[in-house]
Amino acid sequence: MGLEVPTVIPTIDFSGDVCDVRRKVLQACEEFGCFQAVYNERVLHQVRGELFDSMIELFNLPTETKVKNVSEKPYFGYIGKSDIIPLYESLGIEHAHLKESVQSFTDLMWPKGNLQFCETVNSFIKEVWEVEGLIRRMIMEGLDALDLYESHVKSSTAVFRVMKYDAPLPPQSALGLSPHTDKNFITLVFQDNVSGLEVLSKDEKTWIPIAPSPQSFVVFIGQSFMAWSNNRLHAAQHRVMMKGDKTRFSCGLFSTPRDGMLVEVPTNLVDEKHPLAYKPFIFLDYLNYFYKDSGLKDNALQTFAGI
Ligand SMILES: O=C(O)CCC(=O)C(=O)O
Ligand SMILES: [Fe+2]
Repeated sequence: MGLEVPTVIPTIDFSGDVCDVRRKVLQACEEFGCFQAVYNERVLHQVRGELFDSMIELFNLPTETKVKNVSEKPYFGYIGKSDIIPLYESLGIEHAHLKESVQSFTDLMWPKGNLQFCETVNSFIKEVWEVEGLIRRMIMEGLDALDLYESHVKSSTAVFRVMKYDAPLPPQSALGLSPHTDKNFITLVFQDNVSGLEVLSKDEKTWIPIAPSPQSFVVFIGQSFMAWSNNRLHAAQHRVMMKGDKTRFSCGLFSTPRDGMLVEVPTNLVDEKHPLAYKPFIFLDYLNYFYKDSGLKDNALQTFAGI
């Protein structure tokens, strides 16, 4: 009998018993580095629909407006139709949990104002940032590090990205987003109604598709959380492959270490079975290393901070 090959990622219903949910969340983050969360909450459900509607208006703005979304950090501002991933376009809001950040972004895109966009994005992020906190808390509690939760949250910020993928025109490649591992702590990805997201199994043999569903979103562990957990959590590679002829929209909230913050393994996560795997590192230094010096290598975290 061969080893069982996973063909789906775990689906966790958040309306279940809290201890049971916590156990499943931790297990999924250790074994897959990701899971599909069923979170059937009315407000989130409604505002999610409004958000996807307003994204169309945003992407319809002229390119010369969208390129004003700049950041000194790599991969934080506007990215449009590059040679490597020509189907992909995206914009980002830093410190997105602060209303003034969403307001500045809105003012930049619509100098005459767009109250509805601003309010929709703010309500969506408020809901999602709360859920991120809930999930982070569960994971930290599961790792017996709940006492560090408050300081962990204080040392992080929220980055929000909206993404659009054009359908490929044959013979154009179907690659929407190249395989990558997120660099931050935790990512919550919301897919509208077109599939394409795939995650690589831990044995790196199978790309597992993650179907969109209006009641659920996808949670990924990023490399900063994997490093912080001393490799107890897995950070999975994922990519977007476009099928069919429909444009795909998605968005993600990325909890990310604040500027200047050290990612450091807590002492109680180091023991004989788990010897210290990473030196403390500053997130932004790693980001710059990855995008500028490493040649975007998969093992960049290991060469940058690995022991
Ligand atoms: O569009 C998606 O579904 C995934 C996006 C993603 O993986 C990312 O932005 O890091
Ligand atoms: Fe990602």
